[in-house]
Amino acid sequence: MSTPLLQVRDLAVEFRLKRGLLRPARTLQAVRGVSFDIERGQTYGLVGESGSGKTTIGRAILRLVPSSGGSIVFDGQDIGAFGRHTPLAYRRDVQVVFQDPMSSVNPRQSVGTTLAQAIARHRPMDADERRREVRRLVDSVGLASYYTERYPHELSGGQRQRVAIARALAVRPRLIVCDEPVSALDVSTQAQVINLLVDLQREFGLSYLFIAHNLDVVRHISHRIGVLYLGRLVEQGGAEAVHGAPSHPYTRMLMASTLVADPKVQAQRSRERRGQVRSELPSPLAPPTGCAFHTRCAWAAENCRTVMPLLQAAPQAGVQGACHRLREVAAPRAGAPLEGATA
Ligand SMILES: Nc1ncnc2c1ncn2[C@@H]1O[C@H](COP(=O)(O)OP(=O)(O)OP(=O)(O)O)[C@@H](O)[C@H]1O
Repeated sequence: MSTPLLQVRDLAVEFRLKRGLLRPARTLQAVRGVSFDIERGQTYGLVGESGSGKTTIGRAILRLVPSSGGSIVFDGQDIGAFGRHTPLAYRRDVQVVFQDPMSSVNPRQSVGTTLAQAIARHRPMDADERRREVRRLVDSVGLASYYTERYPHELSGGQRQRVAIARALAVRPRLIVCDEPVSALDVSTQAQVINLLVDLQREFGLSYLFIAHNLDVVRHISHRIGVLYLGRLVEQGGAEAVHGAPSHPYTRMLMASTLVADPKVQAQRSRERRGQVRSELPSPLAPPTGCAFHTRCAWAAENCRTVMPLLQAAPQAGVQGACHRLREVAAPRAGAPLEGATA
């Protein structure tokens, strides 16, 4: 098997918060000890609540924030060795699609101009060839060729996201960081954009880091899934295994809090939710001791308050969980797989 396209090892990212009028300077550890691989032509899905560190990991890969520890190796090259200036080849190889497509397009430029500029920056070709390439791009994201004349305000949310994807594709990337690319879209448009990303992955052999807070959405596109809680991975494994029978109490909580159309599945998730501890997400500035999830965990025992659990093999094949009570959480009586999870 070939080496992964991207290897993240023990990644840490911290933000120094300046001192205010009434408070001292503080350090927020947004990401701590995170390790995962993205295989060539595959998708790694990253899920977690708001503030869990998903975007920060994406930004560290894009070199938009410096890491404070660990390493990120892209195609065998440690990107920490790049120094202050990111090489053009890396900026081309690793692209991003944001939740808000308007943030990556100029509202005063037509779709055609936006795409032509992206091509010109990284792939020298004559004007005729560039025009043909722009048409190929809009076609590959499922838009008719007349959309090259349109401006962003004339497009629907789904169409804008297709343009943002075409813009990322324009430079022939190898990895795309998809940061909540469908969260702002209605459910049917979400499915269309996800199907498009899957088709493009097959056609161009792309790898994705797919970031979202909804485990159901992530599962549709991912080969592997990592679940983040307060900057640490608490569960990771094959997408079907993690989604089908979550091993970590936090993953179960995330699943139970996601609404689904199927009333039977929804009833089961509601029952699961009733058995959970209702508590706010702790401040990332003062994460709880031991297992950071213990303040919200129905399974928490004494050692969970004091000893931080490391990722270890879960009963589910190929899954790792960072929990002292993995076996009990996975036991049928305490935590039968969430019904319909694999539907
Ligand atoms: N530039 C920054 N300066 C200070 N703190 C930051 C900065 N960027 C992120 N953070 C903090 O780091 C933590 C992780 O944020 P991040 O945006 O990565 O989370 P997230 O899981 O992507 O959440 P969301 O889904 O809301 O984007 C949060 O507590 C956030 O407030």
